[in-house]
Amino acid sequence: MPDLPPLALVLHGARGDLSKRMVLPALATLGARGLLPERWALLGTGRRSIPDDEFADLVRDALSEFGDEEAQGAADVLTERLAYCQDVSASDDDPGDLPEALDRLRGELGEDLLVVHYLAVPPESFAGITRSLHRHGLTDGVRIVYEKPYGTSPDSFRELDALVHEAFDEEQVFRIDHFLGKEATQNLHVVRFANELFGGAWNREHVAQVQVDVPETLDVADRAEFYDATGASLDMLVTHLFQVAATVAMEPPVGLAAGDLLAARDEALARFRPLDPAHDVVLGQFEGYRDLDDVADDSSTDTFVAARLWVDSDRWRGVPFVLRTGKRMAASAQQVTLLLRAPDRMFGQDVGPNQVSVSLSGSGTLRVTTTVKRPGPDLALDTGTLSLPLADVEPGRSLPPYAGLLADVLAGDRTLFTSAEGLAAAWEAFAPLLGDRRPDVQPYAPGSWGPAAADALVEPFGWALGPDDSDGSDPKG
Ligand SMILES: NC(=O)C1=CN([C@@H]2O[C@H](COP(=O)(O)OP(=O)(O)OC[C@H]3O[C@@H](n4cnc5c(N)ncnc54)[C@H](OP(=O)(O)O)[C@@H]3O)[C@@H](O)[C@H]2O)C=CC1
Ligand SMILES: O=C1O[C@H](COP(=O)(O)O)[C@@H](O)[C@H](O)[C@H]1O
Repeated sequence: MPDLPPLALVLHGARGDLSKRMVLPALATLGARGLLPERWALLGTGRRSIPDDEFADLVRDALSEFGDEEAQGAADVLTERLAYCQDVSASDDDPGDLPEALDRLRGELGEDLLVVHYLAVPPESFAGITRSLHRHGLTDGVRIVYEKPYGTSPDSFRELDALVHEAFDEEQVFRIDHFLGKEATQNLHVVRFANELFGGAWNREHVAQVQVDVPETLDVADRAEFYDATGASLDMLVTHLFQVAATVAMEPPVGLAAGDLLAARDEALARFRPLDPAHDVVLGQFEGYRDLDDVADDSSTDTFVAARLWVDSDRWRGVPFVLRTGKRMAASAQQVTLLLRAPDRMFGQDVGPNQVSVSLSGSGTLRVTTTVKRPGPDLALDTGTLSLPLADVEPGRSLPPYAGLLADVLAGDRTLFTSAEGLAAAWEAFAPLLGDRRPDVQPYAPGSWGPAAADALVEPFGWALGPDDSDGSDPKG
């Protein structure tokens, strides 16, 4: 990328799960594909200092455990120039060795050094690090990436955002939601706005129900402490599933400039009706969850959530958006399905599902399922599916979401990030699920599809995903 200035990527929480699984492999992928600036350095931070060579070993280990072949091949690109610094928020008066390290890099790499702070730390550390960067004069001209969840309630979201805006201009802030960076999520609007076959049907006249379904076979044992304090509805619903639902629900953007898509998505979020926990939400917890280390014996944390969401716009009035996700479920898949209106019966026979679906897993797949005539002499009805794996489109190789979003941070493109306005609207729609209106958590068997009560939310159609629809990959396994 010839136009990029030299870069210092400061990875706060560099020894954590997210850094090792996602951020370091994503950086390596960018390195392998020549998408990092020619001159750059990686600075890790944490509350306990470690020597630079131990950090280099950690980076190599993370790539061999979590990186693909391409990322593993780029280990030297990451370890060539790295250092480990103390957590900048460890003391009120002393920022530690980070400012010095940055000054040194300015001397070595160029005065036009772009500093990107990536906060791969628990949400409760966001405020402290933000405050410290501000207090120690480390905010000018930098970019800062916040992981999700950005706030854990409407109030904590507002407090965090006020603090962030004291320290940074909005243009410096990149709130990541990696589902927005998935190749197939981006195709939701490309396909829709480019092709009237889809675009023309994208409304309540033709769509009877929308499902955003992300079951996971994944366990939470290796991050139980974090998970028990968070739960499925904070970890996935108010974040990824809301953003994907807004991507489906949005109106055509006024233009195709960077900010236009973001504005259209935010407007859709603003149309989300606050959830009705009594009628529209089912929470679940898999049996055996409370036996995990670091999980309270009487934990009421939800490991499953299904919610029927209503979007109060002319386009979607009366069309339920049903969102579901959970851990230890029967299958792993990430699917958006538009269930199309169709007659119940034709020629005296039942009409099967007619739907457009997009699998968000991996490189993504677009599918159209339609009623067809079964080949043969009789006028018998059947169902057929056209399937387009997006990896079949040249050049076939996409960027994994974290790599794509990091490339956007370096380029200063905020299209696929969330905004304060959008998140405020998401929190407003989610708020009824907090506090005393929260429904009881129902047990479900590991390896099942969650509590049976969730099936009522998709009546009369049933779930589009079934036992045969697992994408076959445990996304993190
Ligand atoms: N893990 C995942 O799959 C995903 C995680 N996320 C988000 O990423 C963030 C991190 O999660 P995860 O990696 O799982 O959590 P971990 O607990 O595994 O890692 C967090 C790291 O942050 C370090 N840390 C804590 N406080 C500070 C601080 N003040 N300054 C610098 N480092 C600090 C800790 O290590 P040390 O002891 O070295 O300080 C630890 O290494 C969370 O916000 C989470 O919601 C988002 C999507 C997926
Ligand atoms: O952010 C999160 O996302 C993952 C699912 O992401 P993907 O990489 O498989 O698309 C989820 O497992 C995790 O709980 C959540 O924190």
